[in-house]
Amino acid sequence: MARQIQLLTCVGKGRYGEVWKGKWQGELVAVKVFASRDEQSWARETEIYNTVLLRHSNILGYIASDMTSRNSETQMWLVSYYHPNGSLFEFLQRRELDKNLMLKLCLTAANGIAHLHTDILGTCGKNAIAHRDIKSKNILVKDDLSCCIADLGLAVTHSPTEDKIVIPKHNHRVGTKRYMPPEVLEETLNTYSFECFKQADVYSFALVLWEIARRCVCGGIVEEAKPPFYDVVNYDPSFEEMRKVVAVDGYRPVIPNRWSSDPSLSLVVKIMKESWCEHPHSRLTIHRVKKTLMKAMDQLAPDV
Ligand SMILES: Cc1cccc(C2=C(c3ccc4ncccc4n3)CNN2)n1
Repeated sequence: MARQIQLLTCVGKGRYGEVWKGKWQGELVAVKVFASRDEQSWARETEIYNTVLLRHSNILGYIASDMTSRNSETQMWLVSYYHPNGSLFEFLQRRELDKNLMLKLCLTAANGIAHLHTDILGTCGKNAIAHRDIKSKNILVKDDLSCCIADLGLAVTHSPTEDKIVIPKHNHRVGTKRYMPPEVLEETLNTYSFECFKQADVYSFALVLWEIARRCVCGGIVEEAKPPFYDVVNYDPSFEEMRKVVAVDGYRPVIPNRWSSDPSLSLVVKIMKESWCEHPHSRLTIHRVKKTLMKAMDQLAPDV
């Protein structure tokens, strides 16, 4: 498999390794090349993608996994569809949004997370999956400007029948500090309750909603693309810095006044506030987030 792929250009670097634009049998593909120290993430993501029924329009389309030894080095690859728009993070840097596109990005990303969170019973069902690293860099924008969720290397699965939670072992990778909820920063998250992992995903997703809303032009005003907490922590914040801001001070991203005077944006604001609240059990479920976004889309007067 790997031998048939021609790597063209590197399109992204993460802690896990690199993402390359590649060509396979005349098709453009994305290839994630893992550093050998990250075999756990490679194995975990392979295991998750091999879960039946994980194929969904708002989950990154997986093609194959490959492990080859190349000049005595073990090379681990994951191959997926290639999305020229790149990540939501990059997309928001270069694009302003109208309300329709703003809601579409929010809703399709929520739909992908809802699919992960849902357990489908039955022989070829799927266990519920919590992502644990939701952020705008791990969401891709497809050609039709809908979102799909990527980076499942940290995911936690829950089997409802055995009520067993599978947490990747020795996986030193933890989520991205900037998007960590207070309970993770305080280390009070109850790892025996799968619900807690889903609630943590909803907190992180609320920050992504804030990033998207900033780029929505309304009343001729738009904010520039910024990561959450850009105003209070520096580029690569430490765990301690984030704990002080998020858990101790209870600080949350600023909501510009203009958002509250627009029907669509004020609905998204309501979702954010009820999703990034300090107490995990008070947060909305991703299913409720989805329903509210669908309502906002219906209420949006069709562009005449
Ligand atoms: C499972 C897998 C395979 C290949 C890439 C990825 C991945 C990403 C990815 C996927 C497709 C892309 N297409 C274009 C540009 C960047 C991309 N990044 C981002 N995080 N993980 N995941």
